Amino acid sequence: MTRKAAIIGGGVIGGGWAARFLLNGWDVAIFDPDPEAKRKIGEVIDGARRSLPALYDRALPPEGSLSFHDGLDDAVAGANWVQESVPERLDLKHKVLAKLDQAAPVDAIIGSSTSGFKPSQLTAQGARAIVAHPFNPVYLLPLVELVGDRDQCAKADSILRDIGMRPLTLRKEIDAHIADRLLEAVWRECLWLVTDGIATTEEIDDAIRMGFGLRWAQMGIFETYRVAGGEAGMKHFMEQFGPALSWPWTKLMDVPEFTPELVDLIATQSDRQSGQMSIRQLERLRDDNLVGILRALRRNQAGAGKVIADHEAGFPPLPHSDQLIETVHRVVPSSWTDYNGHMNEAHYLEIGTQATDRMMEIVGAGPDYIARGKSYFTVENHISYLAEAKEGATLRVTTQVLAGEGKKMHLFHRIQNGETLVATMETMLLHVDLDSRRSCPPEGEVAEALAQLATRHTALPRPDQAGRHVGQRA
Ligand SMILES: NC(=O)C1=CN([C@@H]2O[C@H](COP(=O)(O)OP(=O)(O)OC[C@H]3O[C@@H](n4cnc5c(N)ncnc54)[C@H](O)[C@@H]3O)[C@@H](O)[C@H]2O)C=CC1
Ligand SMILES: C[N+](C)(C)CC(=O)CC(=O)[O-]
Repeated sequence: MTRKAAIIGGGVIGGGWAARFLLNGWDVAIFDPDPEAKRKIGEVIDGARRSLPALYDRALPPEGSLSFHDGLDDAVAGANWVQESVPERLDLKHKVLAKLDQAAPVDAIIGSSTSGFKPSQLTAQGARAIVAHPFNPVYLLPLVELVGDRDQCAKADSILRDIGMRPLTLRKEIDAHIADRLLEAVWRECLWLVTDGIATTEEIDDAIRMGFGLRWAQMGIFETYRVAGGEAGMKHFMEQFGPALSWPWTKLMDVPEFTPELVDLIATQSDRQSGQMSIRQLERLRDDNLVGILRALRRNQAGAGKVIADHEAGFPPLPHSDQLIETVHRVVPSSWTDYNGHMNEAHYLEIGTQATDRMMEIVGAGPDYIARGKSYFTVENHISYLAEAKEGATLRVTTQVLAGEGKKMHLFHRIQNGETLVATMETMLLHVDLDSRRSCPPEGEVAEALAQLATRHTALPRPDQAGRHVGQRA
């Protein structure tokens, strides 16, 4: 089914929304009067293309189509989702939302990216809209705060989960929703620390990134403080640090005056800190680091990492084709490439291992079977590197069972980029009892499923590379 998102205002946030929808298979139509919009959005989408697929072990759906429009009416025609991301001015939001209300299909969700306005303010002149407040970069960070009409928010929740996001619906509307209230409090305190000459912008950033910032990504604040209470837990933590809340640790109630001197001071310090890098270079660095953090969180099914794992679990099953089984379909992330500008040899093993894991699931030796105490161990791998694979290439692995009798599972993985065979990996596995750590025959159902596949696959031509040793010519 084709789904279309209309993005009204394609700056930092609108560009991020466009990338999030597009890379999840939606058609995206953009209206932004800025003559530079196409170039700027193109750069944001390029950044998303090199980072978002790296979060997944499976390929995202094929990209939708991207179009730019001279008028708002044209952009929203036939849209299922309309996202307003114009500058944060209430008069402008009212003007744009009134037009959207008229032009958008009646069943389209109209979301506003507003960081601070409440839905009652946005809809005060009669236009329909909910708040759908995302976080920068929208294509990588899952959180979206939803505020407004319950039914619309529920519908929005389901759509946003489908594009890999984590909607958080607010119980009540409030200025600046939840997250920006927290950010504002920290931001205000940071400005005081600079104004009062206590710390520079860089020292404050170090105070965050070398310490509590690392904890917040995985545990938030309450869980972090629970752990900080030691064995006595949260209650002890509250008793110990509660009194400090009324000591003069913060100046949160006051805002430092934004004098030209303060603005200059902060801008100069910030230039000294990061001015040697362009914004695009900083974005690239930020995205690479976010991918690394999110991948680590995903391994432990923690926080935003679980959102990604859950999203991927909903992808449609891989098709069986060529009589062989498609075991992997994924994009080469930039983090897999090396100093030679192509996929590093170690990741051929990684992709082959993913194919083996998938084959174990297919024969019934997946996570449940392993939890019962049986599994397969790899005893030998042979990889033949046949062609280069570059960042962004979509690789497809098909697996042939060469033998599957007794304790042995003998597999042959073909790793292809389109029609090009980029590598093969031959793998021998032995079935083991995880208690005794000794090999043993698989349980009946696994043995049978494997034997059936082996019978089907040994009727197919045996791969040329099977049984190769190092140094043998192709
Ligand atoms: N920048 C951030 O970190 C975040 C911003 N937001 C919210 O997103 C919204 C947009 O902010 P940014 O993307 O940062 O601003 P921006 O200044 O980067 O982009 C705004 C875009 O809107 C376009 N525009 C202006 N008038 C328009 C109109 N009448 N119709 C269509 N397009 C129009 C401009 O040409 C510009 O490209 C604001 O409501 C902001 O509060 C939300 C989350 C984070
Ligand atoms: C600064 N800001 C208020 C626009 C920030 C946000 O709204 C969310 C974010 O991405 O930090």
